[in-house]
Amino acid sequence: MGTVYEKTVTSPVNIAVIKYWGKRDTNLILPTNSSLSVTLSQDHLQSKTTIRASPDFEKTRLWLNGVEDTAIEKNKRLQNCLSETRRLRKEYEERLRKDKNVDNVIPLSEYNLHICSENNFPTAAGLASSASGFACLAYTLSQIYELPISTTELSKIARQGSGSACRSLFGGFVAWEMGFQDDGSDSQAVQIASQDHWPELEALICVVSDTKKDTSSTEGMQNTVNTSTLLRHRIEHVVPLRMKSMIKAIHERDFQKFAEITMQDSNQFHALCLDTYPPIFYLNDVSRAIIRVITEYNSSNPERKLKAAYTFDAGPNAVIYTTSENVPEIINLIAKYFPGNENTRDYFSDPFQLFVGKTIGEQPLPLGFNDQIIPVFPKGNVKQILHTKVGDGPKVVAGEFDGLLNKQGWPKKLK
Ligand SMILES: Nc1ncnc2c1ncn2[C@@H]1O[C@H](COP(=O)(O)OP(=O)(O)OP(=O)(O)O)[C@@H](O)[C@H]1O
Ligand SMILES: C[C@@](O)(CCOP(=O)(O)OP(=O)(O)O)CC(=O)O
Repeated sequence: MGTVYEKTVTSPVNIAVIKYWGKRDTNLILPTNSSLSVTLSQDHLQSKTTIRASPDFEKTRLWLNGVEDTAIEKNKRLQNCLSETRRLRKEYEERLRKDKNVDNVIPLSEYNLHICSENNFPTAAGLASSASGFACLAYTLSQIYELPISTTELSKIARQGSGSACRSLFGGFVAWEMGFQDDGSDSQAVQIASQDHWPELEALICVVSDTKKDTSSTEGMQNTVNTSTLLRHRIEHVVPLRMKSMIKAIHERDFQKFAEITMQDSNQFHALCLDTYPPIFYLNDVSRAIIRVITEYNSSNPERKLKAAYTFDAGPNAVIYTTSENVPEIINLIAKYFPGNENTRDYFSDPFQLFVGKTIGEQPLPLGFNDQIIPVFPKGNVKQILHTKVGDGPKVVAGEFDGLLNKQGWPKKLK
């Protein structure tokens, strides 16, 4: 067998602390406001994508989580990412041939692709799979095509798969600058600080059980654009100031400011949903009870300091940002009020060994915490608590056998 043109990449999930909600161009995916997110560690949540290019493939195919997507021709977002990267590859091949006089350029831009991707977290959990998935797709394409472009340039391609995906191309703390050009040439992701910048910052994801959400982000945000009067105020007066304050808070590792803006921005995003006509509800009773627990935790501690910040995307799951020293207390609080079903390991796997020999949910509550604030919920209302940290951007997987395609270029695992 000749040379195999194949690359495998893993990519992270990101959770915004200043939310993207609204497009000014739905085709190019240009947002109505800038946003900012934290990239989460790939040790716990990641997408993995293998792409092979071969003259022997009859057509370009995509398998997602072991199932072939047989309608990729109709998937405009995917097609935009494929055609943009292919166009850049073609330009690159021509440059090599003409300017550099290289005559054995491999015409990868003409080959069909086999794309195989998996998310290591339940897609049904609503954990922003499109962000890590499209970031992974764009990054793998750039690797296989050896595109001579920067990560920020590449973010403009990932953006066309799913807006929030552009932020998953960097680790650490990432801004998506909304840009002002109609062609999207300045709507891009930039890194604000690297993943090592604030090692104490950690995240807890509370997976709240839910039937499938009825309004996707894509549809929901356009309903908001079309009907909400609050959105204009947010775009013009709120987000520009918050972006500046948030970037400063991150640079200074100022958790007070970081937490305040994070919670206020999550609240405003859900206020926008309520201001949409007809309204959209993403939070449920469990989400609201988590907000009450975190609010009590922040207001009852003797130092009167914000020790945790909740944020919610287009679903009921809570993400709680906090600093290392508070993590055990918060996990214990969540486990007390929202106990899991019988299988403890599925509920909380304790990746950092914080509760060795101790039972979560049964440790003493923090000093001053009013334990009557909410009732204890029946088991299973929080399905899982994931404890994770800030992480890095997409990574190329080196091992020849770690890819998702077999020797012949077909998925190793199918459902
Ligand atoms: N690993 C992947 N590779 C390529 N595309 C993916 C991958 N994972 C998810 N996607 C794409 O993202 C879509 C799911 O996006 P959707 O926005 O519905 O869910 P979500 O990202 O989990 O939620 P939200 O964006 O509302 O927070 C899938 O149908 C698929 O097209
Ligand atoms: C609430 C959010 O998570 C919305 C994410 O929306 P998507 O990026 O999923 O939307 P599309 O661009 O239509 O694919 C907030 C955020 O991540 O900033």
